[in-house]
Amino acid sequence: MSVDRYHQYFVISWDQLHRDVRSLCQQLVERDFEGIAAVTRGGLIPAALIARELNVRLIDTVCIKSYEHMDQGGLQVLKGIDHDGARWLLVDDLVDTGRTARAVRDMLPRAHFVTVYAKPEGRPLVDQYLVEVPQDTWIQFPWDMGITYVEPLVDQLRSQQE
Ligand SMILES: O=P(O)(O)OC[C@H]1O[C@H](OP(=O)(O)OP(=O)(O)O)[C@H](O)[C@@H]1O
Ligand SMILES: Nc1nc2[nH]cnc2c(=O)[nH]1
Ligand SMILES: [Mg+2]
Repeated sequence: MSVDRYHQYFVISWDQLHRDVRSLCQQLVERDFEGIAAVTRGGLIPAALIARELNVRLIDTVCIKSYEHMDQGGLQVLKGIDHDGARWLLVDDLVDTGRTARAVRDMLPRAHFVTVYAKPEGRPLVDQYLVEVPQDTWIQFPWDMGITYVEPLVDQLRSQQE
């Protein structure tokens, strides 16, 4: 891992992500949202799944660039939204240090802000989340992974011995 503060991985499959988002929706289904704002890019897929469960058709984006893989750089807002978020659901995949969350909260102070995963530092900045993940853990999302061939153990052992 390239950054000192991450010491383990939490790997999430497409199936797990879908189940987690559906569980989060159980806590949102009785609320009435005018629209959903996704924090790009990580919030886009959870936002699409939530929109389907809650039957919301009005979707907007807040476009932010912050991390280059595990390295957090300066936060750049590429596109905002011109209202305060009243009766809107704001969605991101995760909150980690909370820097991104703080920026989007300032832009949409009245939105109901949810993430699927939350680490302790950023957790107080969201209204709701589903799964808590330790601060030293890097969450590996399915869109950043691929299925690859794994050598049988006997062959791995043989090549180590050669
Ligand atoms: O709480 P923080 O420390 O600010 O980190 C959380 C943010 O980091 C990731 O986005 P990233 O900047 O990697 O961009 P992406 O969504 O385009 O992948 C994630 O999707 C959150 O938006
Ligand atoms: N994929 C991913 N992006 C992040 N951005 C900030 N923290 C994380 C994390 O744990 N996983
Ligand atoms: Mg993001």
